[in-house]
Amino acid sequence: MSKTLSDLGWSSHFAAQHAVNPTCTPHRINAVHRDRLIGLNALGDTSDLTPDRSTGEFAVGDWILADDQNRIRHLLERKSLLQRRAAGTGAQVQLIAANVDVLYIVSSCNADFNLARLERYLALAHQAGCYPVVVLTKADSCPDPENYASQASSLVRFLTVLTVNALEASEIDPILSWCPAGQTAALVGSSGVGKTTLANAMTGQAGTTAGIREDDARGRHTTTHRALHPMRNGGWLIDTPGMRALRLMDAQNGVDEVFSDLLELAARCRFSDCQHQAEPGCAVQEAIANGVIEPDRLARWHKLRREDQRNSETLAQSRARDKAFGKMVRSVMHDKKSRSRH
Ligand SMILES: Nc1nc2c(ncn2[C@@H]2O[C@H](COP(=O)(O)OP(=O)(O)OP(=O)(O)O)[C@@H](O)[C@H]2O)c(=O)[nH]1
Ligand SMILES: [Zn+2]
Repeated sequence: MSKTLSDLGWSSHFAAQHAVNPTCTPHRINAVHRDRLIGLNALGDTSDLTPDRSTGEFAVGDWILADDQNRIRHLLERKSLLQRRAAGTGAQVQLIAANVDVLYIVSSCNADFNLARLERYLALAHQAGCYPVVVLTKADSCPDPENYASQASSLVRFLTVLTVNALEASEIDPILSWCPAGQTAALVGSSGVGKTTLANAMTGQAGTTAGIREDDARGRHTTTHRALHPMRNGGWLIDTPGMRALRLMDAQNGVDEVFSDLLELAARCRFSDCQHQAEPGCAVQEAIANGVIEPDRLARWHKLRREDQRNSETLAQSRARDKAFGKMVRSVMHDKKSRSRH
């Protein structure tokens, strides 16, 4: 199948950056390994790319420019970036996916449905720079899916909310239409809500999320996880293992965006540092008293801000700790040196 760059997600944003280095060839990153990257080019061919810096600085979905030896020369500025704190290692940031246009936030019309969880994912989408689309699955096994949909819609003005039976093929097209040809999507949501079912239906392939076996240079079988999957409508679905455990981090702006109604009210509080608890002249409490705002929503805002602050603070604190440790090591070395001189 012949492809063009725009089929792969290329746009004027990247073309402008390519114009500065016209002799290099654009590739889109399809897999990130410890020592090399796999890219897709305009013809749909994959190539092994040699990075010019640590591969941890690249994400699946990135656009890079390579020379004729497939050595990476430039990493193009991203349109969006999903990242998370690396598991177990304290404060290391791990890049999950870049240049994702649409983030499908998947929940289901049952006990998984939770407004706080949706708000958390919405904040994440806004922070990363992706357009959020809420997909509520299992509408077929629920007597009143519209009730779930209207609760979700009430969270953010003009929020797109779709209810589906993910097992019914004819219900997938309306979901796909939010990520047309040449655009890139990703799915987030808790375990069991139907992400795999949706991914398979959107790509028309079973096992979208499984690794692909291939021979490496020495003829050994290796399992490579290719993360960019073509969807039936010409869009792309990015699926990376890290996507399943995304947490909020450094997402103050994203949280503010999701709670912009409260933020607008807060601007009218008498005290600029109002905590919206019991202060006199609090416009938020007044809106609650007038039934304009649900008290639960204020509580969820406080909680999400605290959660983001906690995660982000730990990041700053742990950097400070690393610094202090470095200082300590240096001073011990210094002591040792001065002792050995005596
Ligand atoms: N009735 C009905 N069942 C669904 C729907 N969507 C998913 N399921 C079923 O729900 C179960 C879980 O779906 P999965 O697609 O495996 O969920 P997942 O989000 O990928 O789960 P993890 O892999 O654990 O993250 C499967 O048995 C699906 O067949 C739906 O819209 N309606
Ligand atoms: Zn207030």
